[in-house]
This record gives sequence, C-alpha cells and structure tokens, in this order.
Amino acid sequence: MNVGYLGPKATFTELAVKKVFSGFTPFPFQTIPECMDAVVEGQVDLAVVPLENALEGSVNITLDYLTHVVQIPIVGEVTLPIKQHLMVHPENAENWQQVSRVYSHSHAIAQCYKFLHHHLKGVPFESVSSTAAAAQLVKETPMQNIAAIANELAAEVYGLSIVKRNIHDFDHNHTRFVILATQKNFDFAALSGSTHWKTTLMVTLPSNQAGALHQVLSAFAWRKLDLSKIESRPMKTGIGNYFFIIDLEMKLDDVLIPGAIAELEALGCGVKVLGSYPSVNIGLD
Ligand SMILES: O=C(O)C(=O)C[C@]1(C(=O)O)C=C[C@@H](O)C=C1
Repeated sequence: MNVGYLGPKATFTELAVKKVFSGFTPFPFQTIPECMDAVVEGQVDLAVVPLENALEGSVNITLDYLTHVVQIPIVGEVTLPIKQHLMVHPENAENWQQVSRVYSHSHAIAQCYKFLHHHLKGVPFESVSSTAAAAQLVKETPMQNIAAIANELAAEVYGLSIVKRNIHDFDHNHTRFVILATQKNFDFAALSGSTHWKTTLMVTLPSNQAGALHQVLSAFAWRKLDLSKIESRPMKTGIGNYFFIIDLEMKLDDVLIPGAIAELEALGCGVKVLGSYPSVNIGLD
C-alpha cells in the first residue's frame, strides 16, 4: 500500500507516517488538498494529513477540504508530540540572531510566537507549505541569512544547524493527524493495536431556530455520550452560517450514536458521519 502525506521529506506529517506505517510506500505531496485529491483519484491508498494542534487549534484547510470538497472517510488518527527548533544554513550559524526572515508552516510559526517576539523581535516571518519546505528553502539559499522552524529530522535531511532547540511556547505541544482512505479493507485497529475509538460528526443546524445548539447537545448529554471536541466552521454561504464538527469518544455503535443522529435529524439538523476510527497517541508526555 502507498501513503500520501504532506511533504517534502521530514515534515511532522512524515514522522506520523513513519510511526504507524512501516513497510508502506510514502508519497510526498506539496499541499494538504493534493494529498486528499490523490486518495480520491486512486493515486495513493491512504493519506495522512494534520487536523489539529494543541496550541493552535484546527488545521482549517484540512477541515474545510474534508467537509466542503472531498468525501473521504477518516479511518484512523495518530497524535504525536511536536518539538520545534530554529535552524539556519551552517554558514550562518554564528550570525543567527541577525536573520532577515523566518520561514515555516503557519501553524509552526504560531506555536513559537512568544519565542519569535522575544528573541527575534521585528524579524518578519513568512509561511510556506510545510516546516520541511521551509528547511529546504534555507538549504537552497545559503547566501541569505534566513531561518526555518522545523523538526530535528529536517535539520538532518537538509543539512542545517539547529541554533535554538524547543522554541515552541508551551511544553505540551502535540498534533493530531488523520488517516483518510476510501478502501473498505484498510483496518487501522489491526495495524495499530488501538482499542480506543472516536467518531466525528458534521452537524448543520436548522436555520434561525432559537436553542437549536442546546437541543443538539442534549441529544448527546442524556445518552451520556462523551464529546471531546465541538467546533464551528463557516458554511461559506454567508455571514453567521456555521456548521459544527463534533468528536465523540466512542466507536459508531448500533444504538446510542444512531439514536442521537435520528434525534438531531428530527430536530431539522443535517448530520454526516465523517468517520469512526481507532486513535493512537505516540510518545505523549
Ligand atoms: O509542516 C509540517 O511539518 C506539517 O506536517 C504540518 C503541521 C501542521 O499543519 O500543523 C504539522 C504539525 C505541526 O503542528 C506543524 C505543522
């Protein structure tokens, strides 16, 4: 089987792939939508993309593409610790405090905001498609004193010098990556050994109905269904039009979740199951 991921080599997404898919063939893509399109078009069997970071929240492009553009079920989830380092070309290691610009993925820049504010005040930062793409850019531009925020593997792969380690602003930094697949025969529970399951729902509310969200939450509450996340995202149909992404801490069963869905539909809500999938946490502190 081959696995598409947000590349190039040495992104955090590749680290997630390496942790759970030994023996699979990895295929890097430049952007998250390209990874997802590759699954739809059958170019790869699976895709691994970042969904949520503990410091910065959802990766909106993943959520939006998954809810508005492609119809691919979530078949697994991997959560990894994220350690961000500041790196420069070895020729510029002595002068890193004079860097003229810092490059990284927008989420990585946001995870290091305090560091950038205190240690590189006034230095502009620029987001690129991934942390590894930033490291690659720094490698290819030795004549400019620029820095990347990326992981240790990226420093190794692109031959960069780490000049400040662990620059993320909070210790408990981790990111959730989801595995997407259209194939019915992919069994992440067997592959990962995980017995912890989650179910993700997309819920649209009936328009202009006071108390609708309260009623939605009640349908889960009286069944004692444990919600670990509820987030609103724009429907993209006009100001004030939102849908909700709801994560439940259980596998899609025959009774409780279908009962809650039926109750929501009776209230006039639209409900779509985005996936029911095993979840693994790797090396979390
Ligand atoms: O740029 C990378 O290395 C990625 O894998 C993307 C990504 C993200 O989208 O959040 C993944 C983990 C980190 O939170 C920072 C960046």
